[in-house]
Amino acid sequence: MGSISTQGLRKAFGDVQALDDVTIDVPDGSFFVILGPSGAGKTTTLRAIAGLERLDAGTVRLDGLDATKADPAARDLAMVFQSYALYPKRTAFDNIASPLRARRTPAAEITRRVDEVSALLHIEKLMKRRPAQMSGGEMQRVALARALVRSPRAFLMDEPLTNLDLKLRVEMRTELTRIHRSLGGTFLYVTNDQVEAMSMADQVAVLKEGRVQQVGTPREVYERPANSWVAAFVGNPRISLLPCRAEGTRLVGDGGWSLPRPRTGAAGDGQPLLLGLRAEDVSLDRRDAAAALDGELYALEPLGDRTVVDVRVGSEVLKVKARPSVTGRPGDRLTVSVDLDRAHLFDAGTGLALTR
Ligand SMILES: Nc1ncnc2c1ncn2[C@@H]1O[C@H](COP(=O)(O)OP(=O)(O)OP(=O)(O)O)[C@@H](O)[C@H]1O
Repeated sequence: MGSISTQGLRKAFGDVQALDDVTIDVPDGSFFVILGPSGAGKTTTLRAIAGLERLDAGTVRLDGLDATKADPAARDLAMVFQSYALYPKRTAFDNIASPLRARRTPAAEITRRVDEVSALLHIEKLMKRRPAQMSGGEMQRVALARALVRSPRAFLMDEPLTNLDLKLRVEMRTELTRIHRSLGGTFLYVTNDQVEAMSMADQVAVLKEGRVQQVGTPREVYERPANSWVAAFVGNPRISLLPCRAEGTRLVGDGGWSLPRPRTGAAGDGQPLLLGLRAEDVSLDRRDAAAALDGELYALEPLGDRTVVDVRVGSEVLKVKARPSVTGRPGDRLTVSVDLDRAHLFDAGTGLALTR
């Protein structure tokens, strides 16, 4: 068993409110990701769950039992940090074996477990090497193996892939998902990288300034963001947010453009809104003239498999996903057709999504 839940966690450092009512439910066996920018309170949440941070308020429950005041060791959680924290003088084998030795596990059992976990992480060949004889990626794998060698209640991982180069990071994302499937434990994983969150998580909690903005599957968070901040934080290229207001059956942009009003929730006439359009929900192939915006080419960003075209519409820039072969010069007139069924509307004041 390995469920974790927090209720109303609060923690201030001087006048910085690091955690401001953090409530999350991590189901047993899930891969749960806390996603947020630097300073959002991700590490503090993890440390609070591990018992390394004294809270101002709130409760931590492990498998349903109140563990708020429990000793860190009694919580039976394994942590993996961004820095590998390996013993420099010990071999990979001894590093990985250390949590088992600390628990007086019999030698034969240690060998069996270390062999098993090193096979899982494909690091069998490193067993006799010390950290100074390994690359960063290898050290990170050894650090992961050291956490995974035990069968704790849950694994807490604090941006473990941050120090790896891009290629290794991409590889390790797939590896971690595979390891999670084959081990079947609870993974609570912290990152500021939305691609990591989207590609690995069963569920994501999006955190900003110590507050949970939204919890959901990666798909829910991407397709139905709770507010304009989440919409902008998740997704690459970034969603375009165009200031506008509702006027009768139409949306009228601050820059003078106008579109039919999407079938979204109640917005009063004149209410300041943000129209959120993802790059894949707008197109340069004119399909529906009723929902089209006129603009001019501002910049092209070729990305190999596609090109992102920045189109200036009034005073805003709209990002449009286009074919890789698209060409043009700044200033060229363009018409962007909009898939209104996929458009997002937010209250410009509160940022909250107007639900469909
Ligand atoms: N020991 C501390 N003393 C003072 N302020 C702290 C301490 N630990 C964290 N903070 C502050 O609390 C806030 C949340 O920090 P935290 O490390 O939890 O953020 P984070 O989301 O993990 O960020 P990062 O992605 O940069 O690691 C930040 O403003 C940080 O400066």
